[in-house]
Parts: sequence; structure tokens; C-alpha cells
Amino acid sequence: MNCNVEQSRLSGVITCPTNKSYTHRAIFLASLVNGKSLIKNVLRSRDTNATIEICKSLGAEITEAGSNLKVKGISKFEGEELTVDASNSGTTIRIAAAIASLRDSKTILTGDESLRKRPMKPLLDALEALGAKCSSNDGKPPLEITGKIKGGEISIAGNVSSQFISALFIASPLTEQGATINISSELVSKPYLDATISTMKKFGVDVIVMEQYKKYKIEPQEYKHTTITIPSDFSSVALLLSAAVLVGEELTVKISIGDLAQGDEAIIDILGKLGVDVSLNNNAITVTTPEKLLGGKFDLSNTPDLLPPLAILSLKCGFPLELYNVKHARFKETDRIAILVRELKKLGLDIAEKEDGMILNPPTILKGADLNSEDDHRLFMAFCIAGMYVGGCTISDPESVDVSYPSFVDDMNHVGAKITTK
Ligand SMILES: O=C(O)C1=C[C@@H](OP(=O)(O)O)[C@@H](O)[C@H](O)C1
Ligand SMILES: C=C(OP(=O)(O)O)C(=O)O
Repeated sequence: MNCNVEQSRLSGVITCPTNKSYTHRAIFLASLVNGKSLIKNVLRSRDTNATIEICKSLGAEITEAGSNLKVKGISKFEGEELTVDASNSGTTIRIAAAIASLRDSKTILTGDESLRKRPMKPLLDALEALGAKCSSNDGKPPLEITGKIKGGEISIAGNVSSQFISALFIASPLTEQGATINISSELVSKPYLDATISTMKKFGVDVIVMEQYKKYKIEPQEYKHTTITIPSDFSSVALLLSAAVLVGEELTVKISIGDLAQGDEAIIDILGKLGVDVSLNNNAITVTTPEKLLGGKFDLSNTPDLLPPLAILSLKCGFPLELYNVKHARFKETDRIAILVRELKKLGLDIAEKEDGMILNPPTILKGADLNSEDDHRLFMAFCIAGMYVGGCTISDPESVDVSYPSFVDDMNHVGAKITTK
């Protein structure tokens, strides 16, 4: 499917959906508790539904109560050979693979076409070093994993995805010996590992930091039942604020924040550096935007999901915008660097692609175009917002938004967007 996007001006209030990363973590961790937990303000989306279904297959009992989930954890990690489907979700397959290695029978983990292209090898090697048997399609899903991991000391590279390390952390307390994990190269997406540690803490498990982002120790421990509330998702906030900057008139983004930190909160600081005045009052964010944004150089190593919303802001920049240190964006649902460069050029932008990012020069003439989002939710949303600024665009694959923000098109149209699906 495609949709048409015409020039639009947005005004009104949008409530941002809740956080995908914390929803995944809370469901997985609650599934590892010998007891009942309550997760409030859960994000329901294609990715988080995949996590729910996998946890149920592994033996957790999960029931819905409005926007909350009640989870009774897995009572035994035994049973028959199992096949599970992580759909489009990297977070799901990586954490589920580590949990599968706690079972003494085989688990086959697969996913959609995009997920079957995503790297898994560093995680599989680490699980083997801890005692599992793993096979894969040349380091990619489908995966076959047979446990049980016993624990021990291992090393894993940190430069492809932090999710491998989050996955190992989550499984480690339930091993016989616990684990000492050495991160052997520069860690990307660091705040997501911190998110894993803080969610584990909420479920009563301690991670010992021996050297931050380099060496951690996790003793054998039990997860404890709890109640946890999921905050708004700052990756989605970033997209909504990029819409506010490009096409907002009086647009307010409503959020809820708790005590669970998110790397993508950096969007507020970055917008400030671009010349946008951002205010937060009573959980409502509004922006005041200059005629032309300032441009600048931004290191996105810790915040790869900010790449699409920031790249489209170059449409309104008076100076070059350089986004760097984000090579790991090439290993997401798509190669986001290559596709952003290829598609945004169609709008008239002059962009230099770099191995680890891109330099977007200020536009001279912009024109509408047919943009292919390659079924990547964050690219679809970013291209839609760009389309509202430029006008006369079609964007492919609107159904991709189910992955993280199912009501995106409806929410946008509700505040004045001219997005029609055909
Ligand atoms: O652990 C998580 O919840 C995530 C970690 C990040 O991935 P990488 O660590 O692969 O960069 C991020 O891009 C992804 O959207 C969610
Ligand atoms: C990369 C993403 O998620 P995942 O790795 O879980 O597929 C994302 O949501 O942008």
C-alpha cells in the first residue's frame, strides 16, 4: 500500500504512545518471575505483541486489563521443541534467544523477511561460550538454540547492537554460575543497556558494574514480582517534535515521564542546539521554531533511532547538518543510512553518504516525490512528516507503523495532516 501526503499545518494535541523498549523488557522480565507482576501503560504494537506471544509460548500467563498486562511468570524451563516468531522485532528475537538458552530443549526462533537479515552471530557465539548449542542461517535467523547455559565469563563485541548484551544480562541471573560479561569493543546504543539494568533492578535483580560499558558481573539471583509503569516513548516523541518543528502551528505533544531514563530524551537538547525553543510544562511539550534551523554536527552513537527524525529536519536547515557515529543504523529494520540518503535526495536535498552517517546540505529547491520506506516504521513516519512539509508526496508501506506507533496516521490526521491511504 501507499499513501498520499499533501502540505499540511498541524495544530492541537497529540498524546505520545508509550515506550517500546521498556514494554519489551517489562514483559520478558515479568515472564521470568516466579509470581505475578503488573505492567501499566503497555505499548500494544506489532513488536510488543510478538514479545507477548513468545513469552506465552515459553509458558508465561499473560492477561490484558485495559492498557495494563498481568503476567504470571514461567514456572519451568523444560518441555518440548518449540518454534516462535519474533515478527519484525530485533529486541524480541535477541532477548528471546537468550531466554531460550535457559531451556533444556530446542527452541527455533524466526521472524519476517527484514528480521531474517539482521545480525545475531555475536550473541550466538556468547551463548555457546556459556554452554548452549546454537545454529543459524549464516549468523542470521532462523535460529536453533538448545540450552541450558550454565554461566561463566565471556567476551562479546559491542559495536553492532547493544541488544546482544541486554539479552545476555537478562538471562544471566537464572544461570547456575551467573556470568561475567566483558564488552570487547566500543559499545553502541549505551542508554539501552542502562535501560535493561534499571528494569532488572525494578524486578529485584542487581547487576554489578565492574567497569562501565566494559565489564559487568551478574550473580545467580531470582527475579521478584513487581508493578511497573511504562513511560512515553522518546523515539516517538522525537518524530512528533520533528513534525512540530517542520509543520506545527500550535502543536502540543503530551507525554508521561517516570523514573526510567531514555537516551532519546537527547532530542530536547539537540533541538535546542538547532535553534528550536522547546518547553515542557505539565507533561506537555511545545516548540517555537526559527525560520531556518542552525544545522550542526551530532553524534548519534547512543541514539540511533533519532537518525530518521533528525535527517528530515535538514529540510528546514540554513546550514549543513551532519549526523555521525551511527553505523549501527545500517543493521536495523533496513539500512537506514542508505535509504534515508537515497529517498531524501528525491526531495531535492544534497546529501553526502558516509559509512557512519550523512551530511545533509541546506536545500535550495524542494519537490514532491514518491518515497519508498521499505516497510520500515521509522522511515515511513519520517517520510510522512517530510511529505507534509514539501507536499505532493507518496510514501510506501503505511502499515509498517503497527510496529511502534499503530495510531500514527490517525493521530496526525486528527491534528490537521493531509495523509490519505489508497
Ligand atoms: O534494546 C532496545 O530496546 C533497542 C536498542 C537499540 O538497538 P541497537 O542496540 O541494536 O542499536 C535501538 O535502536 C532499538 O530501537 C531498541
Ligand atoms: C531498531 C528498532 O527496533 P528493533 O531493533 O527492536 O527491531 C526500532 O524500533 O527502530
